Amino acid sequence: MSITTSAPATTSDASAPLLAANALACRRGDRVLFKGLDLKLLPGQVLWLRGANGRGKTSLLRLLAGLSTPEAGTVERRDGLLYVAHANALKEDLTVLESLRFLARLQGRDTTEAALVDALRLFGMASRRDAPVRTLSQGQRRRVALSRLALAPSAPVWVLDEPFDALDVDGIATLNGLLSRHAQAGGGVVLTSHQALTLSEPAPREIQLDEVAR
Ligand SMILES: Nc1ncnc2c1ncn2[C@@H]1O[C@H](COP(=O)(O)OP(=O)(O)OP(=O)(O)O)[C@@H](O)[C@H]1O
Repeated sequence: MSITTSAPATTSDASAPLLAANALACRRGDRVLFKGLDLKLLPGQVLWLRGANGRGKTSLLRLLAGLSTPEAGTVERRDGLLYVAHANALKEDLTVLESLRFLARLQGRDTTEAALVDALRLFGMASRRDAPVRTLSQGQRRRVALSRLALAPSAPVWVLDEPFDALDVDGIATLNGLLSRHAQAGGGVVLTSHQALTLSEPAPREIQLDEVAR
C-alpha cells in the first residue's frame, strides 16, 4: 500500500527523486509501526510527515537518513543528506561557535570560521558565538542546531525532525526562508512538525502516517 499525499504531483515529477522509500516496514520492539510504505522526494519538494504521537515519524526519518535498518523494503538516496534530530545534540560546555563547528565536522565538513559565523548570523546567534551552550534558552539552542542548514554548499536532502520546535516568530521566518531557497535550488526536505506549517513556497506536501498500514 502506498502512503497518501494531500497535494497533486508537481511539474518536477520528471526529475529523478532525491530520495525514495519502497515498501518500507518498520518494527520497534514487538510492534510493527508501518509497512508497505512508499515515498518519493523530488527536487524542489518539501514533504511534511504527519501523525499522532508515537506513530513512527521519527522512526521513519531515521530510516530515510540511513540511521537505522528497515524491517523490510529499501531506501534509495542521492549522496548528500543532512539530518537534524529533534534533540539538538549540543555539548553544554562548548561555545556556540565550537558547537556549530563540531556539528559541521560530524557532517564531514571542515568549514571556515567566517562561514560558521555567517550561518549563526542568519539565525541571530552570531553575537552569542562565545557563549557556552549551557547559557542558552531552548529556542536559542534550536537556532544553533539549525544553523547547519545555512552552511553552503548544502546537502541536497534535508531530513528534519521537528525543526520548528521552540522557535519564535522570527526563527520560524528564518527557517521558512531557508527551506524555500533550498527547494528553489533543487534540494528537497522531509520534515515533521506538530505545529501547522506557515511555509507557502513551496507548498508542503502532506504525508499522513496515520493512514499507512501497520
Ligand atoms: N528504542 C526503542 N525501542 C522500542 N520502541 C521504541 C524505541 N524508540 C521508540 N519506540 C517506539 O516506537 C514508536 C514510534 O516512536 P517515534 O519516536 O518514531 O514516534 P513519533 O511519531 O516520532 O512520535 P512523536 O510525535 O511523539 O515524536 C513509539 O511507540 C515508541 O514507543
